[in-house]
Amino acid sequence: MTDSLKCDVAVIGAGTAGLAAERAARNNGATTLLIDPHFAGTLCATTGCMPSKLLIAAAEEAHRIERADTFGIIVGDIEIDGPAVMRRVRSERDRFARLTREGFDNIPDGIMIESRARFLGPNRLALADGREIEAKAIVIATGGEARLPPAYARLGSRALTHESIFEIEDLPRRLAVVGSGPIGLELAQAFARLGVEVALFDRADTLAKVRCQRVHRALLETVESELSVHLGCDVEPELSEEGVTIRWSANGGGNENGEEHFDLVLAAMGRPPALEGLDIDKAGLDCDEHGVPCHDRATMRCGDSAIFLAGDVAADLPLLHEASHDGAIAGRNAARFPAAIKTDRYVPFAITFTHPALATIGSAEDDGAITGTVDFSDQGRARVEARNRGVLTLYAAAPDGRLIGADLFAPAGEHLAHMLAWAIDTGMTASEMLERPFYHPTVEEGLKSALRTICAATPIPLPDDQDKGVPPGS
Ligand SMILES: Cc1cc2nc3c(=O)[nH]c(=O)nc-3n(C[C@H](O)[C@H](O)[C@H](O)COP(=O)(O)OP(=O)(O)OC[C@H]3O[C@@H](n4cnc5c(N)ncnc54)[C@H](O)[C@@H]3O)c2cc1C
Ligand SMILES: NC(=O)c1ccc[n+]([C@@H]2O[C@H](COP(=O)([O-])OP(=O)(O)OC[C@H]3O[C@@H](n4cnc5c(N)ncnc54)[C@H](O)[C@@H]3O)[C@@H](O)[C@H]2O)c1
Repeated sequence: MTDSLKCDVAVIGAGTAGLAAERAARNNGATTLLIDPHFAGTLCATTGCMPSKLLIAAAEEAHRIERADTFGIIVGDIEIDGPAVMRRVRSERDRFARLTREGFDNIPDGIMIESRARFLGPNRLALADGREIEAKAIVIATGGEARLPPAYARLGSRALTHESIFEIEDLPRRLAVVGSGPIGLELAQAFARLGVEVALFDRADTLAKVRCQRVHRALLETVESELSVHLGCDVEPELSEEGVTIRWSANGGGNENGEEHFDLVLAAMGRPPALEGLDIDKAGLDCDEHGVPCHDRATMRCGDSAIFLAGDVAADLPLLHEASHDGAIAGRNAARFPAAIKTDRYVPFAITFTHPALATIGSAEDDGAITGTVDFSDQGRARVEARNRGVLTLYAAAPDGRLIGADLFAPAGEHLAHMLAWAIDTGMTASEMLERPFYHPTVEEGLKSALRTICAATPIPLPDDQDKGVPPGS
């Protein structure tokens, strides 16, 4: 007879979203089961956010030293010890992964089930070990999986994804990066700054789907100064004696064709939701054209079922803070099923950790917004620090200049992006933001000119007790 387990809420996947969902369900009084085949630590700690930021940190250090002569500091030739760089990435990464695993100790006994789950019905799961689970509600939090098309899979160990790139023992001499989304862009720039010859390819005409053309131009200019970029092209990889040959051909308006040899290829072509093997058809859910169950982001509930989504599997905003918010919402609503509570979601907000940082916040120009732009090439503090490159575009709604979004590729970009996301979240207008103090000399002062442009386009006067002058270098 099949061994059958019962619980109020079963959570499939113990990543950031699944852990948050299980915790929220338990804190809301539900009996829970949390299923994962590995319990190895979250994607964020093992092959995602943290190892990528560790590699970027090494690259930044090298870059800082390399441009020290701008300030009259002569360092001489620098040597990059590739194996040492990768060893630090892995040892710090392993520490983050270990800390995540230690967090599993806080989960009461009997909740964690080391297995893979698939649906037998809307309330029933089969485990790979032969057992079955009957649950009043189920949260799917299975994450995403790096896309590796067959032509790349045929390259064997020459083709890497974010799951394998941090395992390389030494830096390659020549690296092709296919896909210029956040993964491709961050890692292409980092490897280039570590002395690797990098070429970045994308079939799209735009890097990282940047919405604002001014911001895109600034980004492209910086990236092209550090590595070769081939946009709007179809790429064909093939194993060769020395490594991999990449042939590319223009797929639209461009006229670029070419062929080059590389040691390794990083496939950064997206991370579709991990739904394979879940037998989702047995859950009785309506799915969109990509096979993702249709769901309400305010509740994370799929239709009127007792099934909820959380994290990258939902394919909404595959970001860490959203995965954890999804999990908290889905877990609570699963525990209180059928009384789903609607939650207001954060303003959409993504930062790509290039240098300077690239960020997208809220709505854009296309939505008929008033815009204000800052060019950082002559901005005081940025110039003091010789990091005076980049552009920021602010979007505001008529008639009152309420801030609705921003695109930026700018110094201190991750901090400006937070400040703007919070201002947008609280419904501030450009005029209200200008009433706040701006310390001098800071990169934040750069925002003032964009805010003033927006104020000038609205019937709301600029705050009249504020000086309209411009301090030196602001
Ligand atoms: C290289 C990289 C860099 C990133 N950098 C950033 C960043 O700087 N900032 C940011 O905000 N976001 C970043 N992200 C995105 C962020 O890491 C993810 O949005 C987040 O980690 C997703 O969490 P999750 O819980 O949805 O998925 P995961 O952590 O992947 O968890 C999914 C879990 O489901 C389990 N699972 C799968 N199938 C089954 C099954 N059938 N049965 C049981 N268990 C199953 C898996 O084993 C896994 O443990 C990055 C991602 C990558 C790849
Ligand atoms: N800093 C961060 O927050 C951060 C960092 C890394 C990853 N992430 C998350 O991870 C997710 C996945 O990142 P990603 O960069 O892999 O995905 P992505 O979907 O954002 O970008 C994939 C890119 O690959 C291109 N592409 C796809 N197929 C191609 C092909 N056959 N040939 C050439 N180009 C092709 C696409 O045009 C696109 O530009 C992101 O959506 C992001 O949310 C976030």
